[in-house]
Amino acid sequence: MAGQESVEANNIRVAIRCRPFSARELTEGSATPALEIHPGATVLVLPVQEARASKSFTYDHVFGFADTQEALFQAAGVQLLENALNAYNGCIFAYGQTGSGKSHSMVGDVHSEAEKGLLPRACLQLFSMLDTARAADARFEATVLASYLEIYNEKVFDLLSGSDRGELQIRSHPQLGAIVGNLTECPVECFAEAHELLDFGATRRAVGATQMNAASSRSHAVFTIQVRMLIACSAGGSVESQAKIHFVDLAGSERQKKSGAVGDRLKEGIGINLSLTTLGRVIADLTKPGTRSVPPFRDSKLTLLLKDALMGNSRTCLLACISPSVFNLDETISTLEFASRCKLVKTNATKNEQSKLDVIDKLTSEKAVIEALLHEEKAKSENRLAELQRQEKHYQEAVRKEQELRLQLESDYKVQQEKELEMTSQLEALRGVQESFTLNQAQINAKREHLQRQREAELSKLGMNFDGLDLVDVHTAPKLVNLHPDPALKGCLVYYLPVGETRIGSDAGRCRVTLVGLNIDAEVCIIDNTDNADLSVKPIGGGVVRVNGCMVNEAAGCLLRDGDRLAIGRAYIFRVQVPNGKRPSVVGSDVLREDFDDFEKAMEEISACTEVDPQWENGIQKAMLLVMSDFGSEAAGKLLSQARRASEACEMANGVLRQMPAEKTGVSKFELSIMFNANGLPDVCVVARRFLPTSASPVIAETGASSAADKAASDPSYSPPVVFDDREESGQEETGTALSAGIWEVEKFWKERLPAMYDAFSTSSFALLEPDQADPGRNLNLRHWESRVWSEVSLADFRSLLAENDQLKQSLHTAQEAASAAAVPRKSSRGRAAWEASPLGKLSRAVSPASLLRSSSATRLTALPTGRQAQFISTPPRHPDFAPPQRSDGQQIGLEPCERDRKF
Ligand SMILES: Nc1ncnc2c1ncn2[C@@H]1O[C@H](COP(=O)(O)OP(=O)(O)OP(=O)(O)O)[C@@H](O)[C@H]1O
Repeated sequence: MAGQESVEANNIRVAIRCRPFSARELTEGSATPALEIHPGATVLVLPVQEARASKSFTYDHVFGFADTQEALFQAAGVQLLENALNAYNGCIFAYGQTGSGKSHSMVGDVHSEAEKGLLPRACLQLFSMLDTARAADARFEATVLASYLEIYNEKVFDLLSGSDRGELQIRSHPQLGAIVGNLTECPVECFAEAHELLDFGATRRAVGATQMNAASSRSHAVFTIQVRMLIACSAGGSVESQAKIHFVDLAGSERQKKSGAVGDRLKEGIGINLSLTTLGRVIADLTKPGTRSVPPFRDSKLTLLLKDALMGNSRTCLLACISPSVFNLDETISTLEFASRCKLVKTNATKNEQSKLDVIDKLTSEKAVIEALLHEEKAKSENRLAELQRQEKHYQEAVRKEQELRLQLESDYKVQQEKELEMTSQLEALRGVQESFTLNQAQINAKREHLQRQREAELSKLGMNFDGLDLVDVHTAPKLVNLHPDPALKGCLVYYLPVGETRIGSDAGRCRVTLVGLNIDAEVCIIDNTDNADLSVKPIGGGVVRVNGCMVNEAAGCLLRDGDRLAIGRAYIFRVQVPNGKRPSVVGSDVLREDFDDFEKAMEEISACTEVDPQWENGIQKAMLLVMSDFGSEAAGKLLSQARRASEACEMANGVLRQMPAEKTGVSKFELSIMFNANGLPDVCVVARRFLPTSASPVIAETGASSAADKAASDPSYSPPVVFDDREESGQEETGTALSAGIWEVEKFWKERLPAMYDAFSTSSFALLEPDQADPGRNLNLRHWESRVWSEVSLADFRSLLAENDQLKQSLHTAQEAASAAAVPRKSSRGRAAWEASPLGKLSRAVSPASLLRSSSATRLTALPTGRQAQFISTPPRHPDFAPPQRSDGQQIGLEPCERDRKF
């Protein structure tokens, strides 16, 4: 074992690891190397971008593409273990942007001999070192305890507790360092037990991240191993010592702008970055020469927890992970600079050789002091209270003065109470630590068994257990294994399927497998297992279930084969494993199975199989006919694919709505809708509907008929929002008037609205979903459409409005003839003026759907029996050289009368 190290060795040791190019970087052409690794542990940043000179950084170790996990462990891990056996605390933390290889280096693939990361290797080696020490001296005793926590949005959670995740508090102790109150410390005796804890913690992280719809492990994870030893001395007596090693996998350090986070993801980013920025500030303070002030450890949970590792009793190593790609160069340079600063930081490790009894004595006397203080404070509180009562009586006449005094005393009393609370919780934390030290071997064993039972119960609650399985059959039993966008969370959820029926849903009472998340109702589906060889799935109660992307029909069900992808609700995608399955997969696309280990590809498979919701099929077919005849089959195909995307988006958004209180979201449902612009071109949009109670359904009352009429009189292009009674035609269950609470272009809905809804769902912050009544159409990308007037109106109504207006019909024909005689020049503002003065220009304004409706009387509108909701948004033209789209026959498009004659 290594002896005392020199002071120099107490500088934070820094290792850099550069991961290989990813498959994506190689295929997308961003695989230009931005770095070179040189002997002498130097990284040279190449001048690959203009205005960037080459730059060289030197560290304790630098690992390149070819360096193995074992090489990393030998250089960075072994010394930590040797230090621990010499009673020195240690810490290794992995820093770097998302996807740079932190989790790969820290944990890696625990099941693979070659790809095991630092942490599993350290556990294996530690137990082997302890066995060697025991073999050399029969009197040598050692106990190993493990804990696993995560810091998410500045909150600390226990990853090993068998019960629900509550937030934990960190307290700072002058001798013992940071203490996390109520953190589960599991005694471990061999690598297999440590492995089980790692798996359990990863499962807790994966369940949490999936329920919160997080796309990556955006929390900081800290796995701590504590070794307590009793070493017999040759001169008689024995020495007791203890040491802790923290393995810290930090969340990605990338900057906000690049990650493009919005909404709650942004908040989450800030939470992560508060910890990381504070870490940066602490490191900067520690390396500033002559700084006297205390670095801001208390400003974040991470730095408070790692205080000892950064300046106190610990030998610390930083593993900075970087990407070789030019695309990530900015982040890479910022990681390299951070690592250089860390190299200058010094820690002061001291041997933790103290007998258990000493620690217990010390803690007991500390407790006594705090108890005495608590007593004193309590007495003070009582005195203050008595004083308060006495003063109250005494100063009854001088009310004002008495009030002032009372306020003062009350605030003192409050401060006393806070102190009392603080001390009580400190006492609690110390009691926990003391208890942990007083346990004998039998109690430790009992505690281990108790904690294991708790973990098993938790897994059982989620359905990840062997109940109903003959344990001999575990290897042959079919199972579901989760896919996840974050490789660290993929494969962490394993649900065994015993012979017979397995019910899946969110109701733990009724279902064997409990899933919580989007579109997961109380019961979603049943999987039937016959003899561990034939598997089938059947949705129940309208549950959303897809196999290889295809929606499964409730009546028919679907056979499941080994390798199939089973999507349940919108939250979970599993790979089906049937070790005894006989038949190859035939459902869905014929892409090789291996390709679909990737979550994103499975999502693409779902998108490819998504069909238009049958309730919209008819309308879309009509619109396609219209587009096909005017603009050709390519445009019609585009409309269909948009309809599919919109249909899928509506299904997802309605899934969120079903699981949120309706009165809070302000939206009753999302629907697919066909919209027409001023040129008569149909397009697909997503519309948020809000159903008002019948009593509150005054038509046009929203905008005020008289003011709208006044405005229309003074401005011919003004089109007031009009609301029709939607009940008769919609045939929907909802009653009352339907309002448009928002209209989105399909892509905008996917990119902005859905993510915002998911964030709102995961954090229950409903304000994000508040509809925008003032301007429901603000999400239509008018610049893209170059459109002056949008109308949302059913095709049939639109045609019947045109047909009913004979006078207009006549002028339309006349104007169209005039327009086809003269090419319509609308490329410049002058051209535009000429266009507007032309008969068709005038007519286009006259026959825009808004004008059509305005030309009818208000009473006519209110009485419209088939009037679907219509919403008009009038916007001034943005570009003077407004050019309408070209038809496939080369002619320019106006609103043509052919609509009225076309047969759909
Ligand atoms: N040295 C390496 N050799 C081979 N593959 C690697 C290496 N480092 C990383 N990878 C691969 O790169 C991908 C991203 O790595 P990893 O998940 O470890 O990144 P991360 O920094 O932990 O990201 P996050 O912050 O999102 O957790 C993984 O698929 C991983 O297997």
